[in-house]
Amino acid sequence: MNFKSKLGKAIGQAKSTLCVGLDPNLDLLPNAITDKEIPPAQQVEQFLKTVIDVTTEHCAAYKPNLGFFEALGSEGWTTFGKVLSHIPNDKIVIADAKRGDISSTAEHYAKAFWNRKKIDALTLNPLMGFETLDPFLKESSKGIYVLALTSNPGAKDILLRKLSSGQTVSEVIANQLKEKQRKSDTSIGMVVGATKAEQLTPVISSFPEAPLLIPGVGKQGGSINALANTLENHNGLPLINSSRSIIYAGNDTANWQQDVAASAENLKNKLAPITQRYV
Ligand SMILES: O=C(O)c1cc(=O)[nH]c(=O)n1[C@@H]1O[C@H](COP(=O)(O)O)[C@@H](O)[C@H]1O
Repeated sequence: MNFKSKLGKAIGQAKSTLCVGLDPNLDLLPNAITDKEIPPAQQVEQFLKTVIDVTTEHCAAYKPNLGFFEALGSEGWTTFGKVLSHIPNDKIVIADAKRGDISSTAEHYAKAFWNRKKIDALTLNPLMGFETLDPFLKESSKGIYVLALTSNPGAKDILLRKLSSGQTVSEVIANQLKEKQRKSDTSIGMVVGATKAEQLTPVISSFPEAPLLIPGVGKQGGSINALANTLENHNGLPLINSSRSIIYAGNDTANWQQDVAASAENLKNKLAPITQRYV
């Protein structure tokens, strides 16, 4: 099945555009997990497997961020693999690694991620130029999400800069990705921040059929109403990610699992005005 079909199916089955971000920070794990005398990597594994179990009915996708796994040292990739295998097969799995390098290196990144069957998509950084994406564009069952207008304050340093053409760098990226998609069977999508809803229109309208990965709601304060307005005329399927506001919703309580589930359900419901346009 190609990536876009699987994405549409995942959103349709869960009736949700929610993507749960798996960002395991050892300092924020629930007390009920850290109280156990087991090594950190095992704490992360237990924590995330439970998070997956209690959120799965509310989301279409999971986005493990590699930084948090790599910080666990040599155990990190093993834990990443164990967490991946716990994710139900009908969910979209986006490895958030933000890779981007010269082609001979990128080929190895592509191998590292695409060899893992469970990974459907990968985040990529286009700063080194658009040919660096090519090694990732050889598999129709996979998708890439390329940083186009990020959620952080520093998006203004480069991405929101206006060029002499009058376009921002973000718009140039969107236009180039649209061109690339015409020649590729691998799905090309964009990462756009919910915190930038007001500035998103020219970016997403440059590539209206792009699947979107949208972080920035929850702890970063992006407005769902503003996002819903901005997405009104967008054709590509969106996934709206939240990490901390869901997975750490219950870290001080004995029944932390219920708080995590409730937080995911609550965000799924808040996203309903967006989701209902696509299901
Ligand atoms: O590529 C990303 O997912 C990403 C892009 C971006 O512009 N902003 C952004 O926050 N992210 C990631 O999305 C997640 C957001 O986490 P929360 O702020 O806890 O919801 C983190 O894993 C970030 O690395």
